[in-house]
Amino acid sequence: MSNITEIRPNIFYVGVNDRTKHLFEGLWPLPLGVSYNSYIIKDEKIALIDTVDFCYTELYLSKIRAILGNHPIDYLIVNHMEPDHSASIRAIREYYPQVKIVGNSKTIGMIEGFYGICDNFCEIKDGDTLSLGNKNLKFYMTPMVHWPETMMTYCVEDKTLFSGDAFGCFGTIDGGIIDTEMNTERYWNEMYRYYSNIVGKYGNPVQTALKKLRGIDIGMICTTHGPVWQKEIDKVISIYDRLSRYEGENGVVIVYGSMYGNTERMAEIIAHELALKGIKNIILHNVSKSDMSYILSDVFKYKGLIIGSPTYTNELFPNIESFISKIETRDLKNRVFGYFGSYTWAGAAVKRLTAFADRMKWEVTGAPVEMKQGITPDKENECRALADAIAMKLNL
Ligand SMILES: Cc1cc2nc3c(=O)[nH]c(=O)nc-3n(C[C@H](O)[C@H](O)[C@H](O)COP(=O)(O)O)c2cc1C
Repeated sequence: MSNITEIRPNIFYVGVNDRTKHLFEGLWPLPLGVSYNSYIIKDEKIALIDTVDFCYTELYLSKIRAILGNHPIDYLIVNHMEPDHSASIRAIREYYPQVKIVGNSKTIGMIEGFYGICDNFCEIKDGDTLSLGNKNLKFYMTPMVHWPETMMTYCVEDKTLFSGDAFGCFGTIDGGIIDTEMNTERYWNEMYRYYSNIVGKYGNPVQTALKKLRGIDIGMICTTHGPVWQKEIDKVISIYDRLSRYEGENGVVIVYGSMYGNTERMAEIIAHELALKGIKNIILHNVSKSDMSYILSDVFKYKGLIIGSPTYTNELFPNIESFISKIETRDLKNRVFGYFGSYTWAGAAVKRLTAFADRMKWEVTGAPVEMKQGITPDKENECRALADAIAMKLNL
């Protein structure tokens, strides 16, 4: 019987699944769980690539032993230092005291800082190679995808790229490990959500990394989260390419806050009109109900964005304020943007959204609609006009 963990001749998967954690990074829900992937390359020398979250160290060590027996590990290659991948480094060093830790100067500084390990490093630079015997590894620095030390490791003979968090997604690996062994459908939205929430700010560094990878013949991508990509390599790279260029699909996300339904009424009128104008992908997110990670994911996915907010103590509705600050942090670009707001005695929401558009340097599409108290026929018409302008721009 073949060993499903041998994903390429002498390359083994030794990652683990986390179905326990509720929030990744204490922020992002994990309804489908998450995997922490690690790999072993067995050659004349043995290399372990990345490690796993602290909670799974015991299980991880048993998986390594199942493949290596008592054989030592020569190299631990550290592509990324975020603790969900680096937290088992100290345990690896304890079980395999002779292991050389391979990383760049930033990695090494972080290993000292996080884990107090100060010796037996092999420092590499962009383009350096390391021979394991028959297989050769080449290192590509990919800073800020999404930490400063991030790098990728390419196994030349196997055309296999160990990409760290890049091309990763939420979702455990339930059975098969390579995409050819599974139905990948459930991972695509989780890839959007992973990218937009965690990598989203770093569009330019992702583009730089993609350019660097362009000259490499990639037959397999081994990320640190989610399936190993083989069949879907083109799709995965094109999703990361599109998202990092902030290129949205045709569709509109309406993100609104509403306490008593008046602002929501405006959102519904706008959505109805967008549909009449032929927009098929329309998503309404009540910012008090939808989880922020799903809102951000949809906002990255679609080109149209309309924000609506009541005035709240002379400010934006608090959850809308929180939402726009996340958009600013991620420096989202290339949106067809419109907005609306409501008030009862002195409006501030629309003014604040105008200031937000200025800060983002976004062109505003359609006239912003500001409603006092309840909806009127005039305000209904203004909402429709806003929707028409957005639809026209998207349908150009
Ligand atoms: C706590 C609170 C603070 C508010 N602050 C303001 C305000 O500063 N200025 C104003 O004109 N209206 C203010 N309003 C009124 C709302 O902006 C207004 O009723 C709006 O239409 C509510 O929209 P909604 O029905 O979608 O929740 C406030 C309402 C609440 C509940």
